[in-house]
Amino acid sequence: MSHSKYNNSNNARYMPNPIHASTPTPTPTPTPTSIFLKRLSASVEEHDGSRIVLALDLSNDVRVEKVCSIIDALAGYICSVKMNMHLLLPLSMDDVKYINDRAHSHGLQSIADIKLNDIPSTNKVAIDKLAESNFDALTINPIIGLDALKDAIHNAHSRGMGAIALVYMSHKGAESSYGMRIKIVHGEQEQEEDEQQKQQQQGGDVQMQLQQHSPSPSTSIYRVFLGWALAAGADGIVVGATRPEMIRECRAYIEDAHMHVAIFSPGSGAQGGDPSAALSNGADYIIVGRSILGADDPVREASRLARISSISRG
Ligand SMILES: O=c1ccn([C@@H]2O[C@H](COP(=O)(O)O)[C@@H](O)[C@H]2O)c(=O)[nH]1
Repeated sequence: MSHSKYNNSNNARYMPNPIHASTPTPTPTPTPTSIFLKRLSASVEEHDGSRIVLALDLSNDVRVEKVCSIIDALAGYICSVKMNMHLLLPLSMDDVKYINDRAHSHGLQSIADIKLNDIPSTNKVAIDKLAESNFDALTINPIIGLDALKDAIHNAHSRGMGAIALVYMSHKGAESSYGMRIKIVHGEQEQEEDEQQKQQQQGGDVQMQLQQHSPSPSTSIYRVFLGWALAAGADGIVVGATRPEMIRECRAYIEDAHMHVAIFSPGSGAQGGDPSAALSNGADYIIVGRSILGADDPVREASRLARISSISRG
């Protein structure tokens, strides 16, 4: 398949990497666009092409009326709102549902950015509660493992919600975990390596044995998360706008897999990322909080970003 502007074949940093062979491979047939992504696209259409997801990150004075007045004022320039602990901790479920209903009244989607990260039975309860609060999608941390990720995404879909998996977070220092290099070991090789370790501890001559083995494939954790997100049927992934080269790599991989998975990029403005660069490297949606909410004129700033997002994606 030829891959539009995101193809990374000229980019020395991008190469088919071993982890993709060792994680479940996504099916090569194009997947249909998910129900959540269809709703989100409809919202983009309805809001003049804006691909801005507004992070409702209020710190002080967290009142439902205040949140709703922000939504009312900015609804024309965004396609979705997003709530995280800023609102979910201080407010009640009824309050949150009321806010979601207000967002829906403007044709907006609403994402619960909870970065779900627990055992499957607890995850299911959380997803049920979010669905009862009328959220359209939630974020999930793939560190829970492929099976738990599949389970959570299945539960979200069965409640009509989309699921967005973290692949590479935006904040400074995220590279210490998401960029961590890891070595993949499987089955027999794993046992052999355990054995080598034991012998090493017992003072055995392991050097000889190590030389007999070809090196294990190594990769970075974010690539594992990307492979898992696609294999588990995620509707979207989060890749920080602070890391345009990662966005480009993820976009190329998604296109290679013939899948419809949206890239959500937080981290522009206050965290230093450039929304235009994120979009031109393959992001579909830009998540913005402080640079709109903290602006002297939030409507003007939202309108400016909305224009950038509609032009950059075309
Ligand atoms: O990697 C991530 C994942 C989530 N976020 C969230 O997005 C917004 C960004 O807010 P700004 O004020 O525009 O920096 C916020 O709600 C984060 O919790 C993220 O920044 N990075």
